[in-house]
Amino acid sequence: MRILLLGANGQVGRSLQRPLAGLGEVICATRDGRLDGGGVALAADLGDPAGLALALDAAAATVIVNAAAYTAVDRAESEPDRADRINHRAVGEIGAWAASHGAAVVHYSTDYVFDGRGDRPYREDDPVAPLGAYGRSKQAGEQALQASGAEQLILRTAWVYAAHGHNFLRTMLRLAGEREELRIVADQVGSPTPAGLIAGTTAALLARWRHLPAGERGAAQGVYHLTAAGACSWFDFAQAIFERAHAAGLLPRRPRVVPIASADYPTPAQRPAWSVLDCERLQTRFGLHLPAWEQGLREVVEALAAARSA
Ligand SMILES: NC(=O)C1=CN([C@@H]2O[C@H](COP(=O)(O)OP(=O)(O)OC[C@H]3O[C@@H](n4cnc5c(N)ncnc54)[C@H](OP(=O)(O)O)[C@@H]3O)[C@@H](O)[C@H]2O)C=CC1
Ligand SMILES: Cc1cn([C@H]2C[C@H](O)[C@@H](COP(=O)(O)OP(=O)(O)O[C@H]3O[C@@H](C)C(=O)[C@@H](O)[C@H]3O)O2)c(=O)[nH]c1=O
Ligand SMILES: [Mg+2]
Repeated sequence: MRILLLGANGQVGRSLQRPLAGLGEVICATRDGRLDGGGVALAADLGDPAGLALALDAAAATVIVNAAAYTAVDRAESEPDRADRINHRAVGEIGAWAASHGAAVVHYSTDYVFDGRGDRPYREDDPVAPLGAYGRSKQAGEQALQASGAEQLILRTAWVYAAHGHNFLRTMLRLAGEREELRIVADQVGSPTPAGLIAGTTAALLARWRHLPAGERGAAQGVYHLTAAGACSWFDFAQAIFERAHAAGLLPRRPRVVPIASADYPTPAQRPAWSVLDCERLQTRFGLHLPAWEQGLREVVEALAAARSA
């Protein structure tokens, strides 16, 4: 396979570089052609239709993995057109290119396509009803890719974090050094998912999917939920982060963590209250295992501690 990895500097993109390399030749692309940590990549700005088209032609990939996205949930409320351009229109263009060149697309979406008012984990075909501009743009991206006619896998994940990049875990560790007390919402529940788990699972899935006979491959395409198992609130997650990080020697002292209601932490975007995803389909169809979120947290904190002492 000749794989184009869009968004190679993001949390998921960076984590994908190594596992995808085990499947074929990987062409990394970033917005400006620079790879974090050094090195050059193909320049592919999803905000620029002409530039994106040139990059797709230049890479001539058989599989496109799109890990690029506009992920600033609150900022999307004040620039919905930009979020839509990157999370929706560009995805449609990637799909159209793939459809006309016989390539497949692996794309990521989010738990924020749901309104969070369900009473059981969301299944892939449950109705979507995003609460904000980010979720709407991601939902539109899913639809555009499905309508493009390209072979596709759409992996909906949630609450992504890693030892690198912008995420809740890194925000919490930073704030722990600055404040005695943190107030964290306890009425939003989801499944914190390490970027490394998403990346490893994506590579395993892609390998198995591509080996299916064409007819079965077509039948197996579509939307899959992919998160760590179990669920917690952001408050629970913060507490677990501080406990683990303290035990690993990353934090001299733990801040006090106070559970609050979303109403007491006003943000531009409304977030789903309960966005747990049912990941059975992915696991049974492809024989993949998704471990508990607590295990993922242990591994990411260990990686941070190892990097600190290196
Ligand atoms: N983060 C999360 O909690 C969740 C993420 N997801 C989805 O998972 C996928 C991966 O997300 P994640 O890795 O966490 O996101 P990140 O925000 O860590 O990475 C996104 C990457 O996309 C790049 N990007 C943004 N705009 C453009 C553009 N115009 N052209 C090219 N590249 C661009 C960013 O580059 P730059 O740094 O230059 O802006 C960044 O490297 C996305 O589809 C996201 O919607 C789903 C659920 C939860
Ligand atoms: C910093 C901070 C945040 N919070 C709250 C705000 C929010 O409800 C919650 C998490 O904050 P974040 O900004 O990390 O959350 P957010 O950026 O909304 O995270 C989402 O990102 C997108 C890309 C997704 O697709 C989702 O799955 C989800 O991961 O914690 C507090 O309650 N106290 C605090 O001190
Ligand atoms: Mg955020």
